[in-house]
Amino acid sequence: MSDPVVMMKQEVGKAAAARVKSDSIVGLGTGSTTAYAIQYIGERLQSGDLKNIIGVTTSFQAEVLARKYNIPLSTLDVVDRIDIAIDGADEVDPQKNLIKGGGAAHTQEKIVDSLAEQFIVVVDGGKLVDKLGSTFLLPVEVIPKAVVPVMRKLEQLGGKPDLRMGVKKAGPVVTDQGNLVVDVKFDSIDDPATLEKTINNIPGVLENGLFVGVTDVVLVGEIIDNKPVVREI
Ligand SMILES: O=C(CO)[C@H](O)[C@H](O)COP(=O)(O)O
Repeated sequence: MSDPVVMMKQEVGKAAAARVKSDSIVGLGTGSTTAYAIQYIGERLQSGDLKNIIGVTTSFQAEVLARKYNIPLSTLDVVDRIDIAIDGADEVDPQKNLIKGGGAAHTQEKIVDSLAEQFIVVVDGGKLVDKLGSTFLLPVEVIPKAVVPVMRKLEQLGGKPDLRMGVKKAGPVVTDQGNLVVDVKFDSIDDPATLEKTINNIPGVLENGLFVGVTDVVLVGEIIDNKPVVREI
């Protein structure tokens, strides 16, 4: 029998892919849930249900997947708009503000997602929180030479910073831009909009994973009676 978590991610990915219309430019997010949306967009193209799509990717991972499923790609240098973007998240608050960056891709994700006319977030119910920072650390992408002073500044802001280390790789995680990621524990993020700007003002910080006021729709996958169900918030 299929893993219910996988089934739920497939359903929510499919529900997001179903919202993509022909003749549109689509932001393709990063992560295990969005991967299914990319797959289903590819399948809709293949079947002829969807026509004339151009994808703009948010990471190396998304680019590899889009090529695998034969989605034509372009870049922000060329396209003049993003009609719809689909992306995952690590936390979602009741105002639909997000923490992203679990895959260290939040910098490119924020560029593409915030340009989109419609930004759809795909998550499982466990990602919904009352307050951002409750369960997930806040990722901050930092230029390598600035890691130590940036970590000091993050401590002065009340955070507990930790350099993200690689898995099956000695040393730290290196982003698609060649930078490092500092994950920060904040006891409570009361004002995400201010914290987003304050952190981005630290010299050496490229971007942090707070996405404030960007999301239009959240599709939440849940398992009810052993079956995957998708609801919209
Ligand atoms: O922000 C991200 C990558 O930087 C991902 O969208 C986020 O980590 C969610 O991933 P998943 O769907 O695998 O839980």
